[in-house]
Amino acid sequence: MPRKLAAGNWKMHGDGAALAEIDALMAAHPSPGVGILVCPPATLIHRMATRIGGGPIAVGGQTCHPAAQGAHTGDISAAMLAEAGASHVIVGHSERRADHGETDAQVRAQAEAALAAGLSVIVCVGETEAERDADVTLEVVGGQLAGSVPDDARGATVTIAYEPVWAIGTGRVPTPAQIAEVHTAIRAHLADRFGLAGADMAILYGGSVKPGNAAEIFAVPNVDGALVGGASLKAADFSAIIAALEAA
Ligand SMILES: O=C[C@H](O)COP(=O)(O)O
Repeated sequence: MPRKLAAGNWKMHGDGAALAEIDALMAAHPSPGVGILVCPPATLIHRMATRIGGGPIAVGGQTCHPAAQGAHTGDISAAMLAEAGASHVIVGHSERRADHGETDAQVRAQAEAALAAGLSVIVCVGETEAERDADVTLEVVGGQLAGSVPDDARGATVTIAYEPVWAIGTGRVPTPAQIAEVHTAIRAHLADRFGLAGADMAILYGGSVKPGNAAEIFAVPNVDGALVGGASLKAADFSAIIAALEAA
């Protein structure tokens, strides 16, 4: 998959009828110039992957358990996601960190399990509004990277998503300068820790990305794509964001 990536996170949205959006997306992008990933609820992964077949869209999970199997009611392992047809999984999304108390150490264990199962991983980091107001954004994001990203991370299989919590689903977006500051710091952290592999890792921006602001966001240095929530639910909106990334 190309380094530039348009990833859609459907969160807890979507039923069988929503798979029609995937048909529309495939029709609009038969040979995309960037990677396209859709992460539906776990209930739709197998159906979506089957529908796409060998098509141009990858399918991913939204989280996974660190263990391969066991007495963990309600959880799903990375190998199960892979068997269902997923090639990717998101870990450490702020909604998982907030709703389920997931720590950096747990996120790292999830990422390690995913890599062991042959999945590519998107590790999410980002500060809360209170942390930005306290001017500790770079320290928070640096700590999350240090704690959440596995030591054997490689550019081909690990992607970072910077998602300021205060920008998710709010319509509020950081300025290009604010995005550039954090993405540049993330790139420096990755290059320092992983050398050439760190320089190769894609860094996505996430938080209220829409067709109307995508081009401006993709013009920011070290922004290699987007992790899109609400605007990934409708093929027309997600398609416009994909087109903006292709043009960037
Ligand atoms: O994973 C996606 C992000 O949380 C962004 O969501 P949003 O585009 O609805 O703000």
